[in-house]
Amino acid sequence: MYILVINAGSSSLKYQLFDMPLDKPLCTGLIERIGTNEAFIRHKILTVDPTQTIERQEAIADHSAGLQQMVELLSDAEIGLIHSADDIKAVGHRVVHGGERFANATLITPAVKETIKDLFPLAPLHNPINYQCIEIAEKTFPNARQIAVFDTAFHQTMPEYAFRYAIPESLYTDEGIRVYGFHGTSHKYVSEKAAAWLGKPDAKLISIHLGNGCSITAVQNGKSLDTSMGFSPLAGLVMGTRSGDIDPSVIFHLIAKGYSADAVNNLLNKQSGMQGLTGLNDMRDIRKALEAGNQAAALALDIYAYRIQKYIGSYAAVLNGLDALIFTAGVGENDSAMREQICANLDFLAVYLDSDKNRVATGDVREVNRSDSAVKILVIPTNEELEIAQQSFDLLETA
Ligand SMILES: Nc1ncnc2c1ncn2[C@@H]1O[C@H](COP(=O)(O)OP(=O)(O)O)[C@@H](O)[C@H]1O
Ligand SMILES: CC(=O)OP(=O)(O)O
Ligand SMILES: [Mg+2]
Repeated sequence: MYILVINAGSSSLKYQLFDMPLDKPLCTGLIERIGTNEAFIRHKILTVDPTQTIERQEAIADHSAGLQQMVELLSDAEIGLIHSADDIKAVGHRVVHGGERFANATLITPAVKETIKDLFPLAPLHNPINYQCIEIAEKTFPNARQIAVFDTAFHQTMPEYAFRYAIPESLYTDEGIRVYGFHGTSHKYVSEKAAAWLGKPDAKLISIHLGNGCSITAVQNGKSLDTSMGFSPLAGLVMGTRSGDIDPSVIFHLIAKGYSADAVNNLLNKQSGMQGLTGLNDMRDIRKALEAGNQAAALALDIYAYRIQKYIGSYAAVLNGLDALIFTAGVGENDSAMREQICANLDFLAVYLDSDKNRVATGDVREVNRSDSAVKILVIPTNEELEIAQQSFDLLETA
């Protein structure tokens, strides 16, 4: 059975076509830097030997234009993998915010779509795009089942003392104001890989997802205990364009200065984080700026790493111990210098990184700690698409 998975992040669109239940990827696609003139599409067909890759750089205005390119490549007369839209039996969608309603993969109905829409204000960089992808997929693959897998689902196991804010209870009961947490599909996938690698199902893990959005999660016994993003994906770590943690009074101060609520929202979601500190949001560009001697880039990287270290210390306390740190997603998997900087100041936990191992990229699970490190340091490529395909297939089998 062919299942297509669409993973729209804030700066990228990833997709994979799987033959299930074989877990066999037939093609993978990545579109990056959407909305810029340097947008880039890489479509890899895995069914031919050697793997055939189509790469091109062209302006891709938005996620909808990106999906259009995907559909053309998938159904191309020469290199396409499907003959008709009906070859695809299900489309699995990453949906970032599912509120408190969804702890599992869910068949998309008009009511589910309404809930996704109601949550637009809480995930403004994501849910509108996820919704748009669902509508395009419904039109393009009208006979396929559409399934949502929510970033929030994995974090539904958090204890109440971790997910509640210290504000009047009615704001939770009436308004749903609480910590939801995001990137759950990725944290689940890599923490399961880590537990298997360690041969320890009850491992105490800190999963560090560093993409354009960044979050960190404390995991024990395969369950999320706490996570850095909150009511929305704005809280926690410093991100590509998001501030992460900030004193809420800054918002009141700016509003008193004449900013509108919308302007502050836009400022904190789209013009802050690395973008606000350096004028650049892509870590590869920030690294280039650093090499060119840019002081703002150096300071921004220090702030980024320092925030992560603070959370590691805090989650080591939450877990009351630590078996492994996991680095994943675009920055976590590829930026060895950032891993080195983060691990440099964690001697008190006996976390010792091996600089040589850290520089070797394999594209697979790897251990980059020294042999005398009490804590394993694992680099684990995330695969949100495979996790979504598996959960979608399981749902269809049981539905
Ligand atoms: N080789 C690399 N070195 C440093 N950063 C990288 C590298 N490759 C990708 N990245 C960074 O990863 C980030 C995107 O990560 P990704 O997980 O794809 O994001 P998202 O899913 O949030 O769109 C970008 O900031 C990009 O610069
Ligand atoms: C939730 C979130 O921030 O996702 P992404 O990192 O893909 O933008
Ligand atoms: Mg992502």
